[in-house]
Amino acid sequence: MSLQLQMLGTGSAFAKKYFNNNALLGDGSFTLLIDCGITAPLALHQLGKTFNDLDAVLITHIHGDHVGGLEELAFKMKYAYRRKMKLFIAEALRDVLWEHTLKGGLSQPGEITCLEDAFDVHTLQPGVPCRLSEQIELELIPNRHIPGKDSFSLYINGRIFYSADMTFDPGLLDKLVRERGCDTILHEVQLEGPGEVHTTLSELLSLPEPVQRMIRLMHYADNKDGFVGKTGEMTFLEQGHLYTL
Ligand SMILES: O=c1ccn([C@@H]2O[C@@H]3COP(=O)(O)O[C@H]3[C@H]2O)c(=O)[nH]1
Ligand SMILES: [Zn+2]
Ligand SMILES: [Zn+2]
Repeated sequence: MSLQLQMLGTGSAFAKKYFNNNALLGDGSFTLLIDCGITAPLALHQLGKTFNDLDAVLITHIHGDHVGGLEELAFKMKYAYRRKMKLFIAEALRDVLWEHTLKGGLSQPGEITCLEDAFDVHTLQPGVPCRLSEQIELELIPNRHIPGKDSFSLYINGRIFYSADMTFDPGLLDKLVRERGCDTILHEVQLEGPGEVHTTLSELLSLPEPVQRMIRLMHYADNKDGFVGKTGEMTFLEQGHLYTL
């Protein structure tokens, strides 16, 4: 069964040419939004969609380009569409998301006093595959992004790896390809500079060519066009384009 992917945005956190790196993943009858950053509401609008077209949202980690649009999502769902959005999130992130990201704007005495008042919350445990829909099964994989902050990549239907934000982990990629049947890798890339909290292009270029051929690059800076043709066997995901995975 194939899935449909449409990147709301393919940009790095502070990109201005691209929206935040947030993704629509669909199986024909269910649409998941992977991360909901500051620009997600506008990006969705420009695709002619609304939050009401979504069935669920999943959060990979707590950075503004991945959660900054959740307040608008929650208020729109509550006051415009009169329903709660299903929220998939790692158990380790749920309290952080409410207490340190959403509570200030969303809380209203008597109306919204906890995350569950704003979302239909489904917590996930890393390493435990969870069936999100008829055709989408997804597993959280803890990754290394910011020291001391929880962050997760996704492994979807036993074949698609979605990095979210992470530093280079060649051992993980090798294991997924060799032992778990991974054939598609959607991977963030920092095009230049040392990889302190992200994966650099030069690090990804060190991977074997057969693995590179599985990689589509995302979460990139505004100067991406200058790197077209310089990414080995890897290619860039384009914002707004429709892909079948
Ligand atoms: O130790 C740090 C922490 C953060 N940052 C920047 O803040 C951004 C937050 O979103 P992001 O994770 O997409 O990218 C991060 C980087 O651009 C950094 O350069 N070094
Ligand atoms: Zn990011
Ligand atoms: Zn991040």
